[in-house]
Amino acid sequence: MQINKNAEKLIRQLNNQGYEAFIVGGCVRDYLLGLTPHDTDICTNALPEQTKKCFEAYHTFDTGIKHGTISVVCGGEVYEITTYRIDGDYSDNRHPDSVSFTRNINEDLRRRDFTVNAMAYNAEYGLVDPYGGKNDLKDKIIRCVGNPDTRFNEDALRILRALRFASVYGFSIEENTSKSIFKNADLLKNIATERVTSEFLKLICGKDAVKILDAYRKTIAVIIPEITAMFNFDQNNIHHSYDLWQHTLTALGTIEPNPILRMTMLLHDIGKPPVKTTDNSGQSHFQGHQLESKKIADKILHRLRLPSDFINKTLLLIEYHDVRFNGSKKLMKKVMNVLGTELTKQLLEVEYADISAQSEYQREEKLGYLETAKTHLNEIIKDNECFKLSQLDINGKDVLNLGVKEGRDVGNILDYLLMLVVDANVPNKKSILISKAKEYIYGNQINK
Ligand SMILES: Nc1ccn([C@@H]2O[C@H](COP(=O)(O)OP(=O)(O)OP(=O)(O)O)[C@@H](O)[C@H]2O)c(=O)n1
Repeated sequence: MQINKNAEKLIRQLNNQGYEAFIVGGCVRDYLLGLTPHDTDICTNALPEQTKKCFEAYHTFDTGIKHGTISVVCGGEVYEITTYRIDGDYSDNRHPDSVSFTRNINEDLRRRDFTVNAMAYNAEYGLVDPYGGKNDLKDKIIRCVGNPDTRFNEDALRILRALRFASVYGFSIEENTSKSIFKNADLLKNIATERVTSEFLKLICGKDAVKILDAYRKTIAVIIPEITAMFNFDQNNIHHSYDLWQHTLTALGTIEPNPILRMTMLLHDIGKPPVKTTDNSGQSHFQGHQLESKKIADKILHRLRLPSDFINKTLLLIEYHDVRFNGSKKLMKKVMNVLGTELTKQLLEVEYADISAQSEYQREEKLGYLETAKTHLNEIIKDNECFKLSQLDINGKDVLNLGVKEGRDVGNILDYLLMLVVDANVPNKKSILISKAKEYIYGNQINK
């Protein structure tokens, strides 16, 4: 196995002082999968103070000395070197109450979550794989090391990690591990939100996200109880051939694996159940569900402690996801004015995914309009067509120079001019806009 050069150097340094050391955990899994690991962890039988002594010539810091971890900087990168350890009880389902160090690598591997994460490697010994991780990788299986109930009670985040690995790598979850996930799902309530959210975003961006979200929907509902309302919710109208949950998942699976876009699809229709009405023919209607969905999503996204930029973008996409572009370039400019260029591009992806997950009724027509909308968007960008105030060929100073004194009036005049340019095809030319501004000032008696 061709491993990270710096890690090799650090292992050699420990060996030179008479200690054993391996790369361990996720990086071994990723190497065996032919992926480049994003970090390389090292474990050793050297005690933390001994590790520190080995790296006196390096920059080191005590990351988690109580748990045996020293960080060493090598080749400009930080490597965690952890003494082989056995964890004590986990009374909080999160952290061990105590840890003790061991000289035996197999004991260290035994405390780890899944067989595929419980392997170690160095050039001298080769692969250390006491729990069959390599085989499980080959068979694409996520299986707990030892008793799954024990593993999930030690750290309940492992429940979501199992779902995340299955989703990202396209693996299945071994039967006993799976049963234990269902049994222990409520323990996820004990886990810090940030840890849950970080795993959840990876999960929904995995290649098998749809399969996992569906099979483990009750587990996901422990962290987002609001999704329960979507399960088996009959949409019963001409635009839909799936129930709401299946529609949501199909749309989610259609859109690219970007956390904001996947989250948007997961929540875009979550407000439908509360606003459902039925007409005489038995057809369902969801008047105003976009705003209801936005309201519910707002609560969920804040609860998940997502960054405000993430929340704002997701909520705008949810609010606008049903703007059906109808061939009007003006409508596109109005949407671009509110969402900006990048988010409007993403809105088109959201709409494509949404329409593709609806029934075939008018689908061709809807997708045709979406194509036109895309053409309009590209034209507007390419030709630098005006859709926002900052693009107007006139600014606040120019309006002030016309004798307008109130800031509010300046704002109203600029909004009016933008409306003329976007809605009435008035050319975006300073001389013309000045004369239009003068007409407005006169008509509204602003300088009187
Ligand atoms: N709740 C956890 C978290 C981690 N581990 C162990 O610690 C290793 C390193 O964990 P981490 O860096 O968090 O995740 P990786 O498995 O490396 O996966 P990724 O880097 O893709 O998140 C894991 O492989 C696993 O052996 C564990 O047993 N239980």
